[in-house]
Amino acid sequence: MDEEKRVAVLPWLRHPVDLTRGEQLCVRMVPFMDRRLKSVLENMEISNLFPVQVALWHETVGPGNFERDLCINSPTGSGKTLAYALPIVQKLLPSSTIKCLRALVVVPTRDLALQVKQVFDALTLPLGLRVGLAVGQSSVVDEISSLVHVPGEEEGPNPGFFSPFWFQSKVDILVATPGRLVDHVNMSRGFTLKHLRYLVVDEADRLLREDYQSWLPTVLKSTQSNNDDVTGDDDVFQLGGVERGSNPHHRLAKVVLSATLTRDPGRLVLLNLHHPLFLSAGQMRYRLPENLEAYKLICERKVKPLYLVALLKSLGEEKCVVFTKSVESTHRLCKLLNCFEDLQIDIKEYSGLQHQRVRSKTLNEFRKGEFQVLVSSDAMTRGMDVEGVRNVINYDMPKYIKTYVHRAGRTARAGQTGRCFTLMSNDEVGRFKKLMKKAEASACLEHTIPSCLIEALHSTYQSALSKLKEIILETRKKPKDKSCQ
Ligand SMILES: Nc1ncnc2c1ncn2[C@@H]1O[C@H](COP(=O)(O)OP(=O)(O)OP(=O)(O)O)[C@@H](O)[C@H]1O
Repeated sequence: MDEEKRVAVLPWLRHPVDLTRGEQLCVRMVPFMDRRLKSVLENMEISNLFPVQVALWHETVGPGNFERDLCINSPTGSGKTLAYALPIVQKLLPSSTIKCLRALVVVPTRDLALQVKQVFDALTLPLGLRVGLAVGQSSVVDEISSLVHVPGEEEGPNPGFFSPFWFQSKVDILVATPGRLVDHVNMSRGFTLKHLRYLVVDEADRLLREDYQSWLPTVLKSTQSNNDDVTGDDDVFQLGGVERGSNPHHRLAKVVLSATLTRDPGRLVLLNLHHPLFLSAGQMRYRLPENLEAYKLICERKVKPLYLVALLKSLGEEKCVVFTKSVESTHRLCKLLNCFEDLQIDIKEYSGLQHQRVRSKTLNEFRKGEFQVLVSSDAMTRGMDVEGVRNVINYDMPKYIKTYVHRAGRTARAGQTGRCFTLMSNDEVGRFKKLMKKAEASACLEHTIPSCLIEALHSTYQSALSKLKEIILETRKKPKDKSCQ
């Protein structure tokens, strides 16, 4: 059922703290912030905290002191990652020498996990805290040895002897995707969430929508022993000297975020939130970035590729993400664009159809500016932060406003300007108008392309189509590439 049609609203969602009234705050003025953290931020060239970061700081380190669980609905690119990373790092700073896993961040995709880890690394490396990654990039065994001291490694001069470090955590903070997290909870000896004090659920609506091996009940169950069992067998190697904060029965504090946070009581209740506080930018669930310019580009279906090519040409060297409706369309469109002979633009594909290694490589190259246009399907782009993306193009109009918000949000991030073009046929205009009404700040202008430019592209289009046909026939003759399963 469409979530927006539901009428029941949880009482605490009715009175949000309005983030749009908040101001930026100079880092030097942030109350209670450890001076080492201030200096790390200075080195990262961050001189002001964004409103969502100020508000979260207030509720976590400031007077709020993590006493309530927090749900945040704040636009794409508004700085949610740093908003939760800063208070966690500050709270974990007065750390003992013996490590244990005290903060867990769950995100839906590997590339996003890598991105979030990089933010934590930048903050924590100079401060002596360690951040781990559990995303299934390597085998469970290899991954666990990067997270926990396991017997067999670092044996020293007396191999076979008991080491006090066995099964001790190597990391203070873990960034994980849900499936691999559950693997570790269920299978990896020494991996424990018993000392967890902070749980962040980023891109929460996506993580709550899909079951991912029942990751949420598994995590909550594994952390419950935090409250009622501090002397269980598993703790035998970890208790001595481990800092659990002033209160050994510390409550697990939760921070739940999205640019399109679900209001569905059935889903939110799964989080078992403690006296939740809702922080939201504006009244509506969907809000577009302040400096986004939205355009519709009306054209007939059969000449859509021509309009896309003309548009890409007019955008010149600017970095651009093109969204299609499916992994198959992404693949086909990318191939077709690469068949246009005089289109001097480097274009690559990014979709769930590809192997993770290929996808991560493509993303890195895009980040470095090695090519300009990324053709993508939806699933993988949640939260993706690539500097310099000036344009988003919806080659296929999204079905839901939520999809539009996340796609458009790959540009106009951190207060920068950006444009989102949506290609549509005449019969889609009404539906698009309805869709956009669901979002705040969603004014949309029409963008036109002179018909002479389209006509001039017709013959190159025909040869591109023939070339594509040949490629398809060739690929059918070859055995299937197993790396793309
Ligand atoms: N205080 C700040 N000053 C300058 N830049 C910042 C600040 N906070 C965050 N940024 C930058 O803003 C960009 C967007 O931040 P982030 O990825 O956390 O956004 P987000 O709200 O999580 O977006 P999404 O909903 O798309 O995941 C990043 O490039 C980040 O480095």
